[in-house]
Amino acid sequence: MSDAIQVHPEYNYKVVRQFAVMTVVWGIIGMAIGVFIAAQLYWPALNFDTPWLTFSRLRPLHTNAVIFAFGGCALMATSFYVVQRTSQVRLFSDKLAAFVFWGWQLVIVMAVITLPMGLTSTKEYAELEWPIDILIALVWVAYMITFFGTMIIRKVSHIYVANWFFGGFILTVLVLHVANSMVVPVSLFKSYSIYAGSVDAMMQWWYGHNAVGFFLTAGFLGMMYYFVPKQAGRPVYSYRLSVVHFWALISLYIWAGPHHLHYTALPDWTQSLGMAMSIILFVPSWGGMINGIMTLSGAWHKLRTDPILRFLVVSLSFYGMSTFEGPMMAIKTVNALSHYTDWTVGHVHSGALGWVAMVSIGAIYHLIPVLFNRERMYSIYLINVHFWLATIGVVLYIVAMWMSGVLQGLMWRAINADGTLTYSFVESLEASKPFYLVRFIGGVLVVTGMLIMAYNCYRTIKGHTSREVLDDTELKAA
Ligand code: HEM
Ligand code: HEM
Ligand SMILES: [Cu+2]
Repeated sequence: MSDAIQVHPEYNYKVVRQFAVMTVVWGIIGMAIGVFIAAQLYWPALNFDTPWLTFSRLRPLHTNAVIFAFGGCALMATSFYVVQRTSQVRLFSDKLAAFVFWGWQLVIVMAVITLPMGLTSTKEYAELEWPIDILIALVWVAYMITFFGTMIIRKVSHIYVANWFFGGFILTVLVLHVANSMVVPVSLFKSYSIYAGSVDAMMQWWYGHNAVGFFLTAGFLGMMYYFVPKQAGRPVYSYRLSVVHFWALISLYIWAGPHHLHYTALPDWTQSLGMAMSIILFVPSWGGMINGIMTLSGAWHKLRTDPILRFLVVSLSFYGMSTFEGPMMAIKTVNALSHYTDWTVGHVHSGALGWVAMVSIGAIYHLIPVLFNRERMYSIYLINVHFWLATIGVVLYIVAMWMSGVLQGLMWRAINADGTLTYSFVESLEASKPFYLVRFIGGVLVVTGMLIMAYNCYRTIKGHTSREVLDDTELKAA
């Protein structure tokens, strides 16, 4: 049954609505920038000889916009929603929640301005300069107080597992952000890291890897543990497994960072430790993925008619795929081939587009009608169209990058009998070119799907309902 007919006047849905709408807006902007830089790799002239349109400046804008603006808004919308619903109380403070929303939008706008200007700390996924970093820390503390404050005043004694994941993500991201952003400022937008040499590299990838583990994984697992059971109308397959999953995941992720620094100046034992921890990480990752997918036991037939559930289940399949691929790439001998190649970019997007974006899209389609008190989304048919555009787009993207990546790795290491290199670097670039076109096409499909989503959300919010004919199961799913 749709949640829309129940009324919960005691909850703060305003901030959830704001974040949900901005998820769609930033999703379109961030992914459109992704398509643009993908086009630049195929048609380099698209930088128009303008510094702020160069690939090097727009690429961090893409990563910041998709991870922190799109992903961040999705996480904040769903965590504020889930913590209220499962605690049966209104958010701890409406004012703090509003500060989190406006503060976070300000951070994003500052990123949109400073990154194209070339102002960067150069730390990957932490490019923003120190004044913005301070603002991020303030907003994050407010987020933490609002979230945990709500948990503390909860009216049910049990803490639902989704909140454990959201809580773990919020707490860890604060620690990561503060530790990694320690710098000595020399002017308003220029600073130097307080860490030096390989310690600096280790700090950056301790941060970078755990940004993946906690921002792009633990938080979205919280989303998964609420919205998959809700949409499937079934309890979590194994609640016990979900708790084991939580503790195993957070205690392993934190050690795996060195797999980003194989064959570098980092001490060898650190690299081996990172590799070992990454391989073990496969176990809790798949435990969680299986737990999510098995939640559909007895509800598999719903996949035929419910495209929202399809988004959620396909996202879990991509989660499973990327967490199989990751441990494999963490093995030093495999990494010797994959590192520096498009294989990494393919892995990134099977996690980021296949898992993170798909689970967020599913959750937002579930949320919009509830938040705006509508019976269902304007058009279920359009959700279905979006589903196929997104799925085909992601598959084109990652398959192209796998082929390009392995080809690059093999061409770079090929040597002739006399020990000279078989191929020049430019030859490997030429070999990659067709795959960049395929990736671009995949990206266009994904963004088209997002535009359809925006239209569907707009019509839903306006209170319109399409005249498409739905059968019983479809109506129930909606
Ligand atoms: C239409 C969808 C998208 C397109 C076309 C796209 C395209 C691109 C391109 C062309 C790059 C640069 C690759 C390179 O440096 O060679 C990139 C990097 C990246 N993108 Fe996307 N992207 C999309 C969606 C997303 C989403 C939704 C996320 C995250 C939630 C994401 C996260 C990243 C990350 C983390 C990198 C850096 C990868 C690395 O350093 O290995 N992208 N993307
Ligand atoms: C068990 C889980 C995972 C493991 C062990 C793992 C491991 C790895 C490894 C070995 C690399 C390549 C490092 C290199 O050669 O530079 C990598 C890159 C990356 N992975 Fe994963 N991965 C996992 C899951 C994920 C997921 C689910 C996502 C996204 C949601 C993700 C996002 C990324 C990103 C963004 C990078 C690129 C970092 C960069 O160089 O910019 N990973 N991962
Ligand atoms: Cu990593």
